[in-house]
Amino acid sequence: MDSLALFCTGALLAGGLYWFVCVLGPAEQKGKRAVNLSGGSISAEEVEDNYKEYWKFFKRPKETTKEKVPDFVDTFYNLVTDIYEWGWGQSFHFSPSIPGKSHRDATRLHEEMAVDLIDVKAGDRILDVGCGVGGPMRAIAAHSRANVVGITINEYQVNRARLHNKKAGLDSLCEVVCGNFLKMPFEDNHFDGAYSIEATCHAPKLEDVYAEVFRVLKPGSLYVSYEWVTTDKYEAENKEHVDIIQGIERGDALPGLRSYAEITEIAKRVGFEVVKEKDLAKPPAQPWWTRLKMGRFAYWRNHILVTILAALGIAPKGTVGVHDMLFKTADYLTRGGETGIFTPMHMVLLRKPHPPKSS
Ligand SMILES: C=C(CC[C@@H](C)[C@H]1CC[C@H]2C3=CC[C@H]4[C@H](C)[C@@H](O)CC[C@]4(C)[C@H]3CC[C@]12C)C(C)C
Ligand SMILES: C[S@@+](CC[C@H](N)C(=O)[O-])C[C@H]1O[C@@H](n2cnc3c(N)ncnc32)[C@H](O)[C@@H]1O
Repeated sequence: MDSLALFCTGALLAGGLYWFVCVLGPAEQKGKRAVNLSGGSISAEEVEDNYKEYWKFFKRPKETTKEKVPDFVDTFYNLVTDIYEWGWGQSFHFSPSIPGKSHRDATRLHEEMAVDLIDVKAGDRILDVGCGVGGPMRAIAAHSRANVVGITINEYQVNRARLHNKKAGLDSLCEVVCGNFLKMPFEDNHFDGAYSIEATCHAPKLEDVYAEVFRVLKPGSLYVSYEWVTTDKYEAENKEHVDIIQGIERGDALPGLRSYAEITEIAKRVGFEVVKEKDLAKPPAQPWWTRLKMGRFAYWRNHILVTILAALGIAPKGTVGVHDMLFKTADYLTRGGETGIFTPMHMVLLRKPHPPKSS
């Protein structure tokens, strides 16, 4: 039995190593190897500095940090992008579990729902606000045949997304731009629709990103967002609740989670008409956090693997700290889901109204 356990562990480590080197490894980025798990755009030594900087951010008073949030988020994604891709896949978000379906299918269906909601047709031009390495973008382009333009602040993600688009044969439909969604490099009234999947939670002020989406959308078109929020079960005086929410904010580079009720208020303030809102995590939806819980064995395997790679000098030393942080974050997120005080899928469907006709 012992030798069987040893064999299984060895096989899993070998499998992990194969995935690490062969799947992430060949992606040469600007002359640096992505396999260093540093985001490829920074050197091995910089990983540790970035990691220290990342934690310092939370010690600064909130008023002094607003302007620095996009840089801090960029640093965060330099640190985690490879680990996310390695351990979760190309879509960096949650979705409700669907009995009898794989995580991959559940993820795709959650993404397709977004584009179905904004009612686009083949050939339309739509915007992906905070596109990551483009998992949702590719599913959405394949499903709708719309032209998708994604924007992300992180240059390494841009390179990864372009590489994946090409490999999937979807580069004629999918375009990726490096930029800040708080100040987008697009003209007014440019897009036929827009969506954001678990990305706008990184904005220090939701008004700012919603106002930008409003500006670039054509009048009459729709925007859907999956927002990370605290629910009405969250009690600010409850120590455990505060601990969970702060744990989620620290481990996911969030400048402060908003409440469920705030989202549509903000949307209306910038001029949107609210078409629909729903917490997609509410029953009968199956828990989104079971995938995090089920991954526990894999996390330990990954921890061992990352430790070995760092000891061998293949991955930078800071990687172990980053992985450890994510391990803890998975626990805070699970507790957020189980207590019901947090949801990563508050869906809001918004319309940019036509301007009133002047008489
Ligand atoms: C929307 C955001 C990201 C959400 C999720 C995609 C990620 C949140 C926590 C991440 C993970 C936690 C544990 C990691 C594990 C220790 C490692 O071995 C493999 C990768 C993880 C499973 C990783 C994967 C992505 C997450 C689930 C935020 C940032 C707004
Ligand atoms: C959790 S990931 C989600 C990515 C993608 N929507 C998905 O589901 O796979 C959040 C994304 O938002 C992007 N982002 C955060 N703040 C940003 C900003 N100010 N400007 C542009 N992109 C930003 C990150 O770079 C990252 O790509």
